[in-house]
Amino acid sequence: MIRVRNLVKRYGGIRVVDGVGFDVAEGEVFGLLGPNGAGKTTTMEMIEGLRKPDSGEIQLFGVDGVREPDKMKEMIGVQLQSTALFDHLTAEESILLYGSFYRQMRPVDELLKAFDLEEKRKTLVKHLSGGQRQRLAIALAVVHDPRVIFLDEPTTGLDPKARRDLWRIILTLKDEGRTIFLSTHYMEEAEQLCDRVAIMNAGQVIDLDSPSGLIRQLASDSVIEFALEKKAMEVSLRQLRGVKEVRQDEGLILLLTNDLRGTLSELIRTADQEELALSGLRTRTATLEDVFLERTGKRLTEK
Ligand SMILES: Nc1ncnc2c1ncn2[C@@H]1O[C@H](COP(=O)(O)OP(=O)(O)OP(=O)(O)O)[C@@H](O)[C@H]1O
Repeated sequence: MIRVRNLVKRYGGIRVVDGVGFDVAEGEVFGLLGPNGAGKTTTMEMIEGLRKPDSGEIQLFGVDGVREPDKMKEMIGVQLQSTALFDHLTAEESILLYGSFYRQMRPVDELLKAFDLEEKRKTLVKHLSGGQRQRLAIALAVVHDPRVIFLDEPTTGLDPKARRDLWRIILTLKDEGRTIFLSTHYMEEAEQLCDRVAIMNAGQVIDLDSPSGLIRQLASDSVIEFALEKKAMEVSLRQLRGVKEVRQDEGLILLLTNDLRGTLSELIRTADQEELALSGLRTRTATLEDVFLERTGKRLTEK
């Protein structure tokens, strides 16, 4: 349904999107995951027909998105940045206004209900909370009942509850059979929502798979984190059973292992023998953050 090949966009001689390609299937939630500046917004906006690529191919439902971007407008829904909403309109007026831009629109009541905004129908946009504004911005994106919806970092800046509410709404849109293309720099968001994730870094897609597939490809599936008062033991950490890699991160030591029990018991035994205290010891299964770290040597998000 969406086919992208060799997409390139340069700004000031720099290829901020550098040969990106992928296919998105009908009905899936497809995510672009990457840090700030990776090129996610530029890639999305080229597919949406809002920016012109320097080269490459884009097809949506067989329409050539590079030559005929206007043809795609009725088929796609694009979430506005919530700052682009009109402060002095109510939620209901905003929906009616955006609906008037299209040949057909979904009933206002249905949209207010679906986006949990019934009680805010008569409330001015400027008095809505961050989560409500964000829900309204997505309601406006689906006002004409599009088959594909583009969401650019839909939950950035929201508190955990508002983020979860929005995830539920996004999954309902998927259940309705829509295709959802989203960008995010939150790995939990990609893990929770996306059927497949393209990891972007410095303008390129460096990996693409389901979240669990990406994690399975890692050499190690678990992480042990702790702090050591003295650094004396570090030299031998690499020799502990199962350890694939030893990393330092902001005063913490990270052991990446494919044998959690084996590594943990040897670690504790060695620390006892060397009379070293392990503080803040915890274990976790690998995440997309670890995938990103393994591929790029960098963190996806700042701590
Ligand atoms: N109109 C523009 N003119 C010049 N440079 C641009 C323009 N738009 C984007 N860039 C640059 O292209 C790079 C990629 O930006 P883009 O917004 O696509 O990244 P992103 O992954 O969406 O990041 P963010 O999460 O911060 O939005 C950045 O270095 C940015 O400064």
